[in-house]
Amino acid sequence: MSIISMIRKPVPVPLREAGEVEIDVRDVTIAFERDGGELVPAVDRVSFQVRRGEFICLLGPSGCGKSTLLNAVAGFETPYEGEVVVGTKVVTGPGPDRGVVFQQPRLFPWKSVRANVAHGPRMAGKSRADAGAIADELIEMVGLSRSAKALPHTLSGGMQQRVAIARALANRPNILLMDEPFGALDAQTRTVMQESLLRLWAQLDTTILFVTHDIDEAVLLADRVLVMSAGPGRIVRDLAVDLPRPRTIETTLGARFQALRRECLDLIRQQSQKAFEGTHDA
Ligand SMILES: Nc1ncnc2c1ncn2[C@@H]1O[C@H](COP(=O)(O)OP(=O)(O)OP(=O)(O)O)[C@@H](O)[C@H]1O
Repeated sequence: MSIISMIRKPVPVPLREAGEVEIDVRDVTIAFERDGGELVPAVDRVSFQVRRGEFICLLGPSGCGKSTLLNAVAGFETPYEGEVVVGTKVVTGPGPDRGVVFQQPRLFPWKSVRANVAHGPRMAGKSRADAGAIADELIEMVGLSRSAKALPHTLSGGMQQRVAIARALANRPNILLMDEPFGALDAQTRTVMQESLLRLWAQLDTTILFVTHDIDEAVLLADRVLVMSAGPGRIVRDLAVDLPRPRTIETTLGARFQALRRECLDLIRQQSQKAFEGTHDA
């Protein structure tokens, strides 16, 4: 049986009341063509919902399809089967309601911090003054007011990534999609960035979908951790993180954090073992 005929039709999900569920991933399969033309699923019949204001982490081993799934919500990838609904609309492409932050900051190197952040609002038709005011507010929120006039290459990696977050927030998106945004940073900077993202999120009340393969990061940040299987990715556990907020790095020392971390670790281990057995010669 071919992979294509194995992929089921999506199960219809009734439309929910507007304002409740912000992201609705409905039985999504995403497949890529391999050499020889065979379609191979990277993500297999994944369904989950994210409520407005939630912080959700997608956690899974390398290659399980986390970025592919995030890209489908961003509108960069089209599901082979199923659909992604944001608000009340089926996603057919990128939109200003979803800001995206990647592992690399991808700033305009010739523009100042302020101009980088103001770029989105300018493109959306805001006056220079209004776009500048939006940029100033966000730059202050990410703690970079003193570097507003600097060019990106003069900033550290962590500072550049804070600019990228401010830029992604500049069009006032309801949703922030973050693909391993702190993956390229050193451990200390990463901790500072995690705490500062939590503070920013509490201020803005934005819905966040955050991809990581770092268990501690997922448990520290998320309201729910969606643990994915090794490729093709499926969700094997929707784990509620019942740790009180505000959370800081101190949170990671507590017994409840360690128990949740352990649960994720066991799941990831099982998945990695299955993946290894699936590719290992007998
Ligand atoms: N554009 C593409 N063309 C072909 N295959 C792709 C494409 N994008 C992703 N894939 C494949 O889909 C699978 C999932 O990739 P994806 O990048 O989503 O995984 P991931 O979980 O985000 O991995 P990592 O943590 O290493 O970034 C991989 O096997 C990858 O090779």
